[in-house]
Amino acid sequence: MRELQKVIMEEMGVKPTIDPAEEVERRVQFLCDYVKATGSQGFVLGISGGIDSTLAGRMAQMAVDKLRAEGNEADFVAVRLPHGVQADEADAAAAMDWVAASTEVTINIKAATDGMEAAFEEGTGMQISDFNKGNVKARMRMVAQYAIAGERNLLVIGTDHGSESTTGFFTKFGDGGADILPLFTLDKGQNRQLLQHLGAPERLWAKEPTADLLDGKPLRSDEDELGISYDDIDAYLQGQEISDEVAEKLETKYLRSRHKRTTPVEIRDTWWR
Ligand SMILES: Nc1ncnc2c1ncn2[C@@H]1O[C@H](COP(=O)(O)OP(=O)(O)OC[C@H]2O[C@@H]([n+]3cccc(C(=O)O)c3)[C@H](O)[C@@H]2O)[C@@H](O)[C@H]1O
Ligand SMILES: Nc1ncnc2c1ncn2[C@@H]1O[C@H](COP(=O)(O)OP(=O)(O)OP(=O)(O)O)[C@@H](O)[C@H]1O
Ligand SMILES: [Mg+2]
Repeated sequence: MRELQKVIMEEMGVKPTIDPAEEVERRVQFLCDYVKATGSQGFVLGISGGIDSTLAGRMAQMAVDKLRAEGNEADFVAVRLPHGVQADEADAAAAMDWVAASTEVTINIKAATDGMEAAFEEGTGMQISDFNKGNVKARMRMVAQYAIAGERNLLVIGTDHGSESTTGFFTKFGDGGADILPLFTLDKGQNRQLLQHLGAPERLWAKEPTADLLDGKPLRSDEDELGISYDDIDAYLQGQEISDEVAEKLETKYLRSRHKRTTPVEIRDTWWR
């Protein structure tokens, strides 16, 4: 096995095979235990219609149901965060239905994002690129979720997991900004597997992953942007051999995104040297 593969596998903790029922139970329990330990009152999470937020959202509601059954006060706020009207609006609606959150909210991030774009252009005299604006959208979603968390004493759920963390395929302090990560140590295929196990409709578990951040390319697939398939990433994280060319591409992305998987670098840190 490649030397770096061993390091990455250890960091991501993805198992080659999982027992879906056990994984769901363990993660729901983790959510319950952390709420109790912190004295918070539940969770908030953006529901996009994609695989990760559908799974994390369903598990959050399962945790809240369990907490309530044990006599605790708890709530899960599932929040739609469209930028205008989503191209996959129907998937987001289907995900909200299936997640069946105790509280549902919609905050449209278009006005805030456009406001930041206009202020940026006025202040700097520069145009913001579509790519950079995409990261602003992801950060606006983070701002909206923390505003809800702050008002209601909730924790912000993040959906980061092995297959996205490895390549740094998330916006730093955007979707990467969260309090608790119930999907960590799973890979993309396993997220799909857990959704199927929980009985999600096929349109939700079979959906093509998309960050959907670009005005110019709505629903651009993650695999198109990454240039690596999730099957290859998952195989690598499970200790299988993939082509050297793909492994090198993945490892380059891993090394370049180290700063996203740690707290901000300070004077005593040596990992970057
Ligand atoms: N070495 C270093 N040490 C410390 N900080 C460093 C750094 N290099 C860059 N930085 C900082 O990091 C910033 C770049 O990071 P970041 O702002 O995240 O931007 P970046 O990594 O360039 O872009 C985010 C990527 O994640 C993808 N994404 C985002 C959101 C959701 C999803 C999804 O799957 O749904 C995917 C998105 O499509 C894009 O490919 C720089 O502007 C700089 O401030
Ligand atoms: N349009 C959106 N509405 C609400 N939340 C969103 C939206 N887009 C992204 N998010 C939030 O950002 C997180 C990261 O997006 P990401 O695309 O990685 O996950 P996903 O959409 O849930 O699943 P997939 O990777 O399969 O598309 C989501 O899990 C969700 O919490
Ligand atoms: Mg998505």
